[in-house]
Amino acid sequence: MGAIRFDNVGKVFGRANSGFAALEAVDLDIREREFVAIVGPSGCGKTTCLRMVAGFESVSSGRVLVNDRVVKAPGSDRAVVFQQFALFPWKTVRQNIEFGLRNKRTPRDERNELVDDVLKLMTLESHRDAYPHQLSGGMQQRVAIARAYVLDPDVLLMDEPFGALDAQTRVVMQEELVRLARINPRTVLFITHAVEEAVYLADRVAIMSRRPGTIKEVIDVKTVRTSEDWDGFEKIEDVMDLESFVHLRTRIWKSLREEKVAVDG
Ligand SMILES: Nc1ncnc2c1ncn2[C@@H]1O[C@H](COP(=O)(O)OP(=O)(O)OP(=O)(O)O)[C@@H](O)[C@H]1O
Repeated sequence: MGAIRFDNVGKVFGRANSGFAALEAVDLDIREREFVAIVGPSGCGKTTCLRMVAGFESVSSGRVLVNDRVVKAPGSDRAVVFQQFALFPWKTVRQNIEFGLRNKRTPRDERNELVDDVLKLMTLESHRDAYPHQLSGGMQQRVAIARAYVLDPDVLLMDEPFGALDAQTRVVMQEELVRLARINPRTVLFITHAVEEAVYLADRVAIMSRRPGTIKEVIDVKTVRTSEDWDGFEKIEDVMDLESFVHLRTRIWKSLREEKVAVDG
């Protein structure tokens, strides 16, 4: 479960005929349990795409489907992790993680078991009773990811989830996400500005063009990763100098650079 499809999607903000075209003819198919990262110049519409899948934003034309159903509103089959951690400050780590399960009316025993499992998976057990303000940024984002994971959504939507973290914490979280993706693969739509992060995490990287945004190119990372044998739990520093990694990174860079040149030049 969890396939996402953008079918000729357009978005105009403001009035239909005098508004501002943010997206045009966006086509993208994300398979079940596939991890797709979207990169693109600032303002090209990455977040808008993600918000459409989440059901927070309507489409102006075309369709967005999840599991072959047109998205009309938010739903428990999709969970979102934002750059800002958005935890409840008055709730402990455990209560924050438990919140969505309570909303879903999951019975207490099952809820406890699920929360215990995810606390362990995300190595948060020793912080279970802490409040968000007592945690570092990285730890808070780990709680936000745990909170999404515990709901076992078909689709995980991540909008620059590591954008607010310092460089070292960011690397730890990237490795953590690779570990989760290998142990318990989900369908993930991940937005980032960081090309290296996209190549390290994603099965495919979709490159968007500048405004009005469209999918310009999709790069298959997984085939390269599997054939070059870096599809396990490798640390980012162990892969980022490999020729195959550098090649993919450079290819994406060049494609993004063309977009920038198109804007500036
Ligand atoms: N609610 C809105 N009303 C009007 N314009 C909007 C609205 N939301 C987004 N936009 C505009 O649509 C364009 C795409 O925005 P979006 O946030 O999706 O881009 P992005 O690629 O995620 O940008 P960034 O990389 O800078 O976060 C931008 O020009 C933005 O200003």
